[in-house]
Amino acid sequence: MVRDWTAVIPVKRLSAAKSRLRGAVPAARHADLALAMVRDTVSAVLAGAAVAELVVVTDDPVAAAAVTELGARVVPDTPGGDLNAAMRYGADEIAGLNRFRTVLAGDLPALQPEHLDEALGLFEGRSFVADAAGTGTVLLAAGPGEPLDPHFGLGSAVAHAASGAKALTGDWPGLRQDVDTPADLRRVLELGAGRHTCSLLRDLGLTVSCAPAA
Ligand SMILES: Nc1nc2c(ncn2[C@@H]2O[C@H](COP(=O)(O)OP(=O)(O)OP(=O)(O)O)[C@@H](O)[C@H]2O)c(=O)[nH]1
Ligand SMILES: C=C(OP(=O)(O)O)C(=O)O
Repeated sequence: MVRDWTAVIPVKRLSAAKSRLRGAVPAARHADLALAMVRDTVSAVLAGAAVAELVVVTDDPVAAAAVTELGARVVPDTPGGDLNAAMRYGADEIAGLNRFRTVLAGDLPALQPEHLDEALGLFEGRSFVADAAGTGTVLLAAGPGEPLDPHFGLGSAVAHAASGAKALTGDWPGLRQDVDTPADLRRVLELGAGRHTCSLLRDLGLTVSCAPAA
C-alpha cells in the first residue's frame, strides 16, 4: 500500500461557500459551519495512515489559519479559477506529477480515516470515488506521471469515468457523503459528524450524534 500520498483540498472563500446549504443554520453561523466541515475533513485526512501531506488551496485567511493549525500546508489559489483549476494546481504543480496525489472535497465532515486509507489502498491508476448519490465525485486520485485531469461539477462521476478514471467502490458512507444541502447535513448527522461540525451544531441547540474524535 502507498503510504505517502499527498492530499489536496480546495477551499472556497467562506463567505461564498456552501450556497446551497444556506438556511440550514442561522445566516450568522453559515461561514462557521462551512469552516467546521473543512476542519473535520482535514482532521480525518491527516489522521489516516495513507496521507503523508495535505495541501489546502485557498484564498480564505480564516480557513488558511484553521487548517494550518491542524497540520495542513496552505497555498494561495493562484489560478483563481474554479475548483478544478485549484485542484489541478495543488495536485500537478504544488505536489508535482511524480507523486501519488488525491484530491478531495472539503465538505466531508463524517469522513472516517480508515475508509480513506481503504479507498486509496485499492488504487491501481487514476481513480475516483463517486458521492452518495452516485452522480458527483468526492475523491479523485492519480499516480506518478498521471495528470490529475479533474472534471468536478454537475455529473462529474460520469465525466471522470469517461475520462478513463476507474471507479473505486466500498462501504465508505462518510467518505461518500458530501454536504451540499440541508438534507445532506441531516444525513451526515445520522452517520456521525466530526467534532467541529458536531460542537457547532450543539452550540446551536441541535441534538446530534458525534463520531469518535479523528
Ligand atoms: N479554491 C477553490 N475551492 C473551491 C472553489 N469552488 C469550490 N471549491 C471547493 O471545492 C469543494 C467542493 O465544492 P462544492 O461542494 O461545490 O462547494 P461550494 O462551491 O462551496 O458549494 P455551492 O456554493 O453550494 O456550490 C469544497 O471544498 C469547496 O470549498 C473555488 O473556486 N476555489
Ligand atoms: C463538485 C461536485 O459537486 P457538488 O458541488 O455537488 O459537491 C462534484 O460532485 O463534482
